[in-house]
Amino acid sequence: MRIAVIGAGAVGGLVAALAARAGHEVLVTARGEHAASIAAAGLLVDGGWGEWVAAVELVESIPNRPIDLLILATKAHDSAQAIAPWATHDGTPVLVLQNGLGGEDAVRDALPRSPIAIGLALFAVSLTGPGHITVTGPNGLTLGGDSAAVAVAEPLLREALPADIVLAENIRGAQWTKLLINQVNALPAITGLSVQQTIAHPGLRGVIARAMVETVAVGTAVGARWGRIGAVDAEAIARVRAGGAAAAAELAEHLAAGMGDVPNPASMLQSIRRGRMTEVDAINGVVVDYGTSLGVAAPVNAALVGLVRKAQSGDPPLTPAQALARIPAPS
Ligand SMILES: NC(=O)C1=CN([C@@H]2O[C@H](COP(=O)(O)OP(=O)(O)OC[C@H]3O[C@@H](n4cnc5c(N)ncnc54)[C@H](OP(=O)(O)O)[C@@H]3O)[C@@H](O)[C@H]2O)C=CC1
Ligand SMILES: CC(C)(CO)C(=O)C(=O)O
Repeated sequence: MRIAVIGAGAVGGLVAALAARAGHEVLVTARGEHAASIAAAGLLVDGGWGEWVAAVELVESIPNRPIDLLILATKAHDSAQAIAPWATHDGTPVLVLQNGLGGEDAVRDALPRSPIAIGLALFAVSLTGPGHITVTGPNGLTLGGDSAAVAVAEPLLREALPADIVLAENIRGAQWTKLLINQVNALPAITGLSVQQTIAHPGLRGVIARAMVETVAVGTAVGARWGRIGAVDAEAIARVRAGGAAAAAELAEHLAAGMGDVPNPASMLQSIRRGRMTEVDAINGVVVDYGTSLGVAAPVNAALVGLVRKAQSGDPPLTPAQALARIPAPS
């Protein structure tokens, strides 16, 4: 199979390297020092799924060759710019590997004839340095979307990823559940701590729990049909609806346990460390925006958006006490 990975950072680079290890022809796009390193020495992967160097082809201009699958793995806000040059491949199946709710919209605009699959990764992976990717949490992936794209992406993912691939009939509902899980992302970006450290801290865990309760309230008001991601299913969501922050705190502890012992910065702290824009608007901001339009308050998510934006603009990490002082207390 010939695959092109658009935005071969942590997630895209890992999937590119796994596909190359499985014997596929892999083309990638990347930028700056990372792109130069891939061109010179390929992709070095280490961590939970073993260590290997994958030879992939760095593309400078969009190839004329037919491609079996395009994989979009940029951050959500980079999608439109990254996918636009691939319009000549309209009709080719696309797999979008992103958090947030609307990653597929940019693909539908640029490649209207392409079927689109969506992959929601529960694995955790870091771009440790240029050309260097480390798997810190070797977990699975949930896949759904247009059947013609799933039919191409599923066999590749099952062959290449040493983890569970779960098919979701209702991928939009699964995206909402992933949005709930991604409530763990903002505090590491604000404090510089790992996901496991923030969830181990009682005060910070309480903030994550209240951000989760808001997400469940907003998602429920929107009519989200929560899909299963890992151990988080509709029953877990119902427990959060019934039990509030205490039930959400238990869920957060369960998620931290599933991430294992290797500190997971999550994708948002990685963006801060590399001086990049974060996805806070596509994650916490979406909860605030839907909440505002439906009259559901989301003050914790709003505060997290403000604090991540400050971190993004260069403010130093906050201590847990400083962060807690800036986030509305439970009423
Ligand atoms: N990392 C993780 O553990 C997980 C991440 N995710 C999700 O996966 C998605 C990707 O995240 P992640 O891999 O961490 O992010 P990264 O920033 O590591 O990777 C994205 C890559 O795309 C590159 N890029 C952006 N725009 C372009 C462009 N126009 N042309 C070429 N390359 C481009 C970026 O370059 P540059 O650095 O120069 O901006 C970067 O190398 C996100 O939605 C994230 O939330 C989901 C689960 C786990
Ligand atoms: C599941 C998790 C938290 C894995 O790190 C993730 O989705 C992310 O980092 O964005």
